[in-house]
Amino acid sequence: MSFEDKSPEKIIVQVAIDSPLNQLFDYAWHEDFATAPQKGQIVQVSFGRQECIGVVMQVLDKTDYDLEKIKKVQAIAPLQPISSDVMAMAEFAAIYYQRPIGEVLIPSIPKMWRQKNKWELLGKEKRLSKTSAATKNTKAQPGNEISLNEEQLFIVEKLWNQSISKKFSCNLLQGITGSGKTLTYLRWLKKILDDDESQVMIMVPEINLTPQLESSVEQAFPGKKLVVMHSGITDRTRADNWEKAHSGKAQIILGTRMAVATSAPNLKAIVVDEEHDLSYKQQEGVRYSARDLAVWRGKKLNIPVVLASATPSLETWFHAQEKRYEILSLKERAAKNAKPPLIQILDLKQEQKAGKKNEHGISEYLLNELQKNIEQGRQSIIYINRRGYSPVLNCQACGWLSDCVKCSAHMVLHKITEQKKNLCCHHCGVMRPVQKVCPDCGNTDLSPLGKGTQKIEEFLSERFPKAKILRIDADTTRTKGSAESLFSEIHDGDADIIVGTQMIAKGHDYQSVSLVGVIDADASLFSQDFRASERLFAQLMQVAGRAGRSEEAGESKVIIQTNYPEASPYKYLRHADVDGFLEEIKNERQLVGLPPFSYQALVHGEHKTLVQAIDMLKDASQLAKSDKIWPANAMLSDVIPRAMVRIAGKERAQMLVESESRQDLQKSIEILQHYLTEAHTKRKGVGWYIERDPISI
Ligand SMILES: Nc1ncnc2c1ncn2[C@@H]1O[C@H](COP(=O)(O)OP(=O)(O)OP(=O)(O)O)[C@@H](O)[C@H]1O
Ligand SMILES: [Zn+2]
Repeated sequence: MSFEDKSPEKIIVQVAIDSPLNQLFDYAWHEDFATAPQKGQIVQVSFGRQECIGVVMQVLDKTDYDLEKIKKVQAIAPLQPISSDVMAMAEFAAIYYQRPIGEVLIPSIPKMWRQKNKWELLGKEKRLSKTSAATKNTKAQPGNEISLNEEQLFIVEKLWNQSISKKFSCNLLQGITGSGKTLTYLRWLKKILDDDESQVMIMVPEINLTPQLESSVEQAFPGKKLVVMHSGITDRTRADNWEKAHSGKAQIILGTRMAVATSAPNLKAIVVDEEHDLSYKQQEGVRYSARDLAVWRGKKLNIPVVLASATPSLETWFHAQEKRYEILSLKERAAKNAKPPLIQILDLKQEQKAGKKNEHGISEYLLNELQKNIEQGRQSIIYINRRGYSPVLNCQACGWLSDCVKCSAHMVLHKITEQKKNLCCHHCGVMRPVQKVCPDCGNTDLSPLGKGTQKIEEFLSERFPKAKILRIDADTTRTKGSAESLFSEIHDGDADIIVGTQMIAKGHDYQSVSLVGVIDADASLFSQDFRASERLFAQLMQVAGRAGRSEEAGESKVIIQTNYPEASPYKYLRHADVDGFLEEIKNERQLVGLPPFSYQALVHGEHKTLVQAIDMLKDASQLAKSDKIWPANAMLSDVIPRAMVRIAGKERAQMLVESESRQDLQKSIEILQHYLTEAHTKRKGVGWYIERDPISI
């Protein structure tokens, strides 16, 4: 059908709109438009009493609705249609994650492109302010030409051959910490970008925490245009950056999970760095895994995809073992004379028996090692994955605990100034000043139980008064630029001891850290979640990997304190044996049929009262299971309260759907979706959603 020989009023477009209704909406193409409609075009339409933007999904020449009454498309955005691979990916994700296509597609378009009154403004070139970090013309730093080692060269060659063959392949780039994975993939991408038309995408977990990476990416591609896509940039910058990727003007797209849906017409490679990182999973709205979608997109485009990690997720590692992914390994530290640390598992029970002291949970041995390291002018890390001063406040007289009224959690004690302390709930964000007396018994002797980063920082400052101590956690990095400046202090050598949460572990290339102490990791050994030990192992391997990364760091040591030295994550950590650990948990999961040997989805329900939430899921569950087409292969668990029942005043229930067959799981969640919608009409106040491939149960 060509635009010229058809009366324009008869052209109907089906448009996706960001609405909970799971359908497309018909509109007539306006006779005044100079061009014919195309799939992927962003348009303005009126919807109910509002005007909003939508994306053209289909062009038809008829509609089931009354042609006279059908509304016309009001305007077309001054943009090319969204690239066809992104359109296909959105359609796939809508089915896979069971969400309306509009809810998947529209939020992936930057906010300002979703506002018609901004289109004209966006078309104009913006005067660049120094800090706007929009498109950058990257420039090389003199003297930063490092020669790759043999392992790295071999991998670049292999990846380049994949690029030439123009076929899809998924690679697991599994290199020990500090083995130079980044430089390896950057060199491969550089070869691809010799062709000026080509575009590449690099995804990282949290860009604000890795300003270092942004600059090394910039320096790696002199003269190329780089755009960043993450939540820390302004709406305007995001809209401009997206447009530059979408129009092909930018060659490098560097971003967090949201980058995966960036339209890019000439995409030739995708890298997902630290692929095991949980932040690739979106935890609200469409609960997608950006890593999984990246692989899907690579397959659709017939291009190579690289998933890089020192501690791959079991899923990815298993695909590689089964030869569905190619394994590319780096076994040596890359920097000259850099040696991996000696890892010691320190048995606290033995220490106690031997009469060794322990202050605020830090063993005498670790304190002595800290002392020595400071004397040698080297940096140390103390890792404790809990922020705040103390996880809970307690009344010694009656046992009262500082619980949040809206959540099933304790309120955490935070030190605001020397005199002032607050209680804060890390789940709902409620904050209040600490009370002077126990609300239950009036006792004035309230004391903090346990320790967080603030308390450890306080103790270490007293213990090592001359040492410069930095704390890095969500509290000290909240304001813009603060993470960046804290990390530069470390890199400039302005810190002796760094106290921090998992934030300090992520991919940082510290040059002179030679001691890492882990002081309170045991708690997650007892989690109900079957992925807890995998997560703990990865976290500790990653934080251990920050030591001994250069010649400057010298001989380095990691000390992990525990009461359970025989627990399996510690057993394998001792020898930094990633494959051994993954092999063991693979066998465990195979035995009981957990992922990756089965596929899962969680159905969540939430309401002011738990009973309502449970009943609604039960209703849907019964109807679904008794449906003739329910797959025999799909198991639906009982409805149970979530491990953390209350958050922000809502009580939460869940049921798990599981199947060995991906198709059967898909079928069962489609059936559930149907009956949940039905059950919801009876219990309107209950919120519910289906989460595919949940990362915590
Ligand atoms: N061929 C090389 N020669 C010398 N130094 C190198 C080489 N390749 C990489 N390096 C350096 O080694 C250090 C570690 O590299 P990089 O940060 O890429 O490691 P990584 O594998 O990503 O580690 P991690 O998984 O711990 O984040 C960097 O300082 C990098 O500049
Ligand atoms: Zn709360």
